[in-house]
Amino acid sequence: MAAVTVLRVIDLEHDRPHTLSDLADLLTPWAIRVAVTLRLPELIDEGLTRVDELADRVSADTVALGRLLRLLACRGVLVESTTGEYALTDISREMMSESARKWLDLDGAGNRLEASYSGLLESIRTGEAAYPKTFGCSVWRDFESSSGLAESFGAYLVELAGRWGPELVERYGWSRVSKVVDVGGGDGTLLGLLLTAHPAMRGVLVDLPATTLAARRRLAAAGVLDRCEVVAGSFFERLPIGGEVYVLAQVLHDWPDAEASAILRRCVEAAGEGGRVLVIERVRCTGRPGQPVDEALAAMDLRMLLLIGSLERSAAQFARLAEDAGLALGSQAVIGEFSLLEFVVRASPARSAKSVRLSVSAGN
Ligand SMILES: C[S@@+](CC[C@H](N)C(=O)[O-])C[C@H]1O[C@@H](n2cnc3c(N)ncnc32)[C@H](O)[C@@H]1O
Repeated sequence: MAAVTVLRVIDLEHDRPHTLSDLADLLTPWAIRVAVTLRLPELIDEGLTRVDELADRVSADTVALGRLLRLLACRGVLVESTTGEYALTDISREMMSESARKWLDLDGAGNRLEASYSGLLESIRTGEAAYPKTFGCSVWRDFESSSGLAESFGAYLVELAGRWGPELVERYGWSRVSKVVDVGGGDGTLLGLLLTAHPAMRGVLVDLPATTLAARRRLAAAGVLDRCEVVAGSFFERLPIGGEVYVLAQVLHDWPDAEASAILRRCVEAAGEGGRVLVIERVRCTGRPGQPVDEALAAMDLRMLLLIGSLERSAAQFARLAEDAGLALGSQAVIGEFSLLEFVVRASPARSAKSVRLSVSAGN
């Protein structure tokens, strides 16, 4: 085997404190089980060190398998070289042992694993989401049909928005904005913050019906509901017009490129020329071999594949999607672990509307 330059070596004992979220995270155990099931450590040990060779041998989707290997490298189960080759660590050597195989092989007896992750092997082979196959419907349809699920997801979003919302309200030039449309605005946390900080501003929130009920409650509690329109509908349909700014916060990462493009085109169509679209997302680095990789984002990227068939994107990937939809990059800022990408509509609304008809109509 050719000598490789080690990109990441993680000393679990000294470099990585064991936090509760490290220990409670279910993704890595599933990834380890898939690797064991596909006998990846044995294949790497045999000299198949490149993603494409491995994908070929195990009949997997190369890109999806690469995402799996990257996460395993981030977790210290493998090491990835600057040339994109993989090598074993003590942990992956241990995964070749009889007892580990017995315990971790997905086909083996005795494995009882968290239900929504049980389709990861298929996700890795096909590059498609597992959740709808496990539960018979998309994540969003599932959330819509269960108030308990919607509520707990809402609570998670509130906590998350607390990490980027206040800074976004403070740092963006909102004083120029009289009407903002929060597309897929969730339970209204951001809109509540914005309208509270800007008493003359009006807002529109578009989301699925069950979520808009929670949004109404939150906006009423914030005392801003009288300046809001809460629209129960889909962002794959025509959006309300008249906003100077259309916000897409943590929405595009929920969708593969075709659907993400369709959502952007709906924003372009509604905003009209000169209108602005703000994309707030965690933005990953390029993902090329040798580039630094954010461990949490690598985990989220794989989780998005598993649950929705979507992905975390780099700034360049967002810019490409936006450009195709008729947007030009205006400005960029970092807000904690999130990025704010401001795009300006450059295409004519008529062209955008035509594009929408030609692409996806409903993604749920
Ligand atoms: C990850 S959450 C982001 C919520 C909010 N923007 C935030 O950052 O807290 C994605 C949102 O998209 C909404 N959503 C999913 N499919 C939708 C659709 N077809 N039309 C409108 N909203 C949708 C979900 O209900 C959810 O509130």
